[in-house]
Amino acid sequence: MTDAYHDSPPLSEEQRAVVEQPWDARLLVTAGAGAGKTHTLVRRLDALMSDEEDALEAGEILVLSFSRAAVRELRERIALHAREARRVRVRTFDSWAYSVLLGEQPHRDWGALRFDERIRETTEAILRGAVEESEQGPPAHVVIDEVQDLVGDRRDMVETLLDRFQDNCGFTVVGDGAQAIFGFQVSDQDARAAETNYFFDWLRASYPDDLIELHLTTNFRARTEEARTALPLGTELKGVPSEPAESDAAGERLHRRLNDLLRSCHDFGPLDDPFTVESFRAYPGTCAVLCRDNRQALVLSEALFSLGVEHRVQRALQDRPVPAWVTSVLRDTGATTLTEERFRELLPTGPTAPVGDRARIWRSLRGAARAPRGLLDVAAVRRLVAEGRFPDDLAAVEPARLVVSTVHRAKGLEFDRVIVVEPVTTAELRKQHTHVDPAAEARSLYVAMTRARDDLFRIAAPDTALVRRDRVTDRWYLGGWKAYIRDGIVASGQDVGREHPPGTEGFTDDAGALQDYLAASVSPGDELVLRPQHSMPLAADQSPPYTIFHRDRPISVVSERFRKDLHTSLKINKTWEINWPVEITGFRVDCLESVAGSVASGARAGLGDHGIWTVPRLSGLGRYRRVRGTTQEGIVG
Ligand SMILES: Nc1ncnc2c1ncn2[C@@H]1O[C@H](COP(=O)(O)OP(=O)(O)OP(=O)(O)O)[C@@H](O)[C@H]1O
Repeated sequence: MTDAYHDSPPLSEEQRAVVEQPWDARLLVTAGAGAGKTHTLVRRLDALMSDEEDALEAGEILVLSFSRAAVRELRERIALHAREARRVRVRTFDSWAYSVLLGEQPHRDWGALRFDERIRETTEAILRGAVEESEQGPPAHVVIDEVQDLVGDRRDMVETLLDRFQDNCGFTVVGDGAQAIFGFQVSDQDARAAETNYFFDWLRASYPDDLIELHLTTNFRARTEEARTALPLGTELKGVPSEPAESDAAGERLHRRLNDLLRSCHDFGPLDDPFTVESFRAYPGTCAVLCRDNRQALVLSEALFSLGVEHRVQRALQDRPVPAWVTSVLRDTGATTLTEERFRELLPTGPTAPVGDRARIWRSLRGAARAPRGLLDVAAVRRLVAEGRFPDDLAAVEPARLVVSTVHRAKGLEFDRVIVVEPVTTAELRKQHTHVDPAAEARSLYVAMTRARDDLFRIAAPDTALVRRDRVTDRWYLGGWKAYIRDGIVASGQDVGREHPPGTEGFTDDAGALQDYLAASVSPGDELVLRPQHSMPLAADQSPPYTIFHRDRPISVVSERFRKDLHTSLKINKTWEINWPVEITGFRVDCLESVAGSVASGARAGLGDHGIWTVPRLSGLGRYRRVRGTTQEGIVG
């Protein structure tokens, strides 16, 4: 089989043993970082679909993954290195759960539930037989990547699924206990420690006679000694005990050792050194700056932008912007169904052109819209956007050479160069946080240090003391040394108004021309400025409306959610008189996204009758400019 894959690394003996198992095998594959788990999975999928005697159909294989980034990574590897498996749909747990629920009860408003609630509902639905009844029917083989992070409700759901089909369903699950970093999703501390290796143990206990355990032991990612720095600690990290006190002690020790190892790597240098800045700019390979948390990522990104260093901030795992090309496809057709040929003609060229293989995009969209063979139902595409069910693997991600990311958002990814933000000691962390899980801190540092192919550097942690979380809105803001000071606010994915097309509300413009301007001239990373339309709050719990400007051209307005969060953040107490910012600067364009709003408004604005258009998505830290003084306080300033 190998000669058909010239451009793909040849399988090692250990990897081949995984790939060649029969479809009904129950297979648990464990491996260290960079040992080729994802690579092996891709080839396993191909093998499952091309077995001479027992080939499975794409629809019989259920491939579940943890995050959209992981789905995309798997998808891209499939596109590059697989043949048959290109027809397999890879989905996140959340999107699969959503589709099971919709299949069973199409008229319930599942979108109103939170992710975790939908997962719990799906577990119940599986027990009621919803998977057997679904269009796809029961799976013949389940493939799950990164099972070390399968915790809490998602773990329950997968256990229920495997239990239900245990008589005639094989599975391939792969993971690495040393890279388990999502335990924090379980809020109870004792339960969280117990999650370590829980799913691995559950598999061993549930399939005592026929679980096949295979290991991948060779690291293929690291091409230099430096990139291998953290690898020797993998086995110890995997063996951290689940009893909380022992877990903490082992975690402390491993965190210290990893920290010492990182300190033995080169310092990338201070950001105010032109040589450091040039090193960011000039590096030709892929590079990631990996941060412990969001605040570090925000502050570092802001600093890099101010130095003119282009980069992308890796999005939150649950963010799923629908790419801007969807707007073009829907806007430029009056038909109710599209053939593949027509669909391809409608795909835009230029900056909003889709990234990736067009045939795959067509297949994925058609699969999600459940279209009859050969045709795409335009109204079904609209529903996918409106109901938040647009396929994960088509969500917008702009390729970037330099990425600033939290470790959690970078799991499963690899880069030529990795720059890890120096961690503080666990003792220091305890001063800042009520709950610190040293084992999770150690695993997170290990994940960060094992993403590199070639270079591993460290960089000083930025000062994040003034970035704080608003307890009511859960949104980050820029505070000051006095408790009442509010100097800025952090963007979220929901900050831009979607109900009406840009140009029809808050400011007047030709909506069609504005859509063209967005597509042609607005790019990720561009700076945006927010200015109030007037000084009157729109409601007692809201700020005035703000318009979003791109190079002095109004391109959108803020959403009600933004106005409410801004109000909450600035209203220090009941009698506080808010001095509304006359400008908010520093937000950036995260991406352009297609959104669903009022069909009537879209039609009135000449944007077709689907109620879909493009708006910018905001990211970054917006800083306030006030007329009097520079702080929240408007009376003394
Ligand atoms: N047999 C092989 N020969 C050469 N290169 C390989 C082989 N298997 C995998 N690789 C390469 O090694 C790198 C790491 O592989 P992969 O990402 O699949 O590992 P992983 O186990 O999923 O990593 P992690 O768990 O750390 O995210 C990739 O660049 C992949 O192409």
